Amino acid sequence: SDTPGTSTGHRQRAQSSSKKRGVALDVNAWRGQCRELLRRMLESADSEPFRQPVDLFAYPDYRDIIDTPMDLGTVSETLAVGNYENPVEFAKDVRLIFSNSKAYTPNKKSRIYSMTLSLSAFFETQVLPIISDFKSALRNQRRSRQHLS
Ligand SMILES: COc1ccc(NC(=O)N2CCN(C(=O)c3ccco3)CC2)cc1
Repeated sequence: SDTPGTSTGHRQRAQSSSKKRGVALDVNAWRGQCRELLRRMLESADSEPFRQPVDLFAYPDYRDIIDTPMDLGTVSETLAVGNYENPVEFAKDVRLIFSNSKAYTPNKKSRIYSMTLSLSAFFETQVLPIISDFKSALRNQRRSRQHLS
């Protein structure tokens, strides 16, 4: 077995820049990536009923069924003022839009509900790499800070 205390691997690794696997692991990159993802969702026709808070005059029973309304405009504003700490919090609010629509829809064939299905499928494919890149950037940052301590 190795002589204890002789490992130098961590020192060599710590010297390496934050570039691993050829991509820069920037713990702040997620914010711009999520803003771009929102922009692409907002330009899709499928997002039309979800760009603003639900019209309670058109749907007077909405709050009887939905406790926490959410919409893409509110998510966009929250992101812009810096009130999401990470992309997981951002994804949680976007997913709430879709789960609200699923809870409110009278049936699975409703036009508006079917729009959330395609929007949600697009969202999940796009947000997954944003979240995994953020998590590896965070691990990398903690690893390099740990060396400094
Ligand atoms: C400013 O003008 C607006 C703003 C928002 C809206 N949206 C709106 O009322 N919705 C209807 C209910 N809803 C559903 O998810 C749903 C599932 C099945 C049927 O509806 C959410 C979207 C409309 C006009």
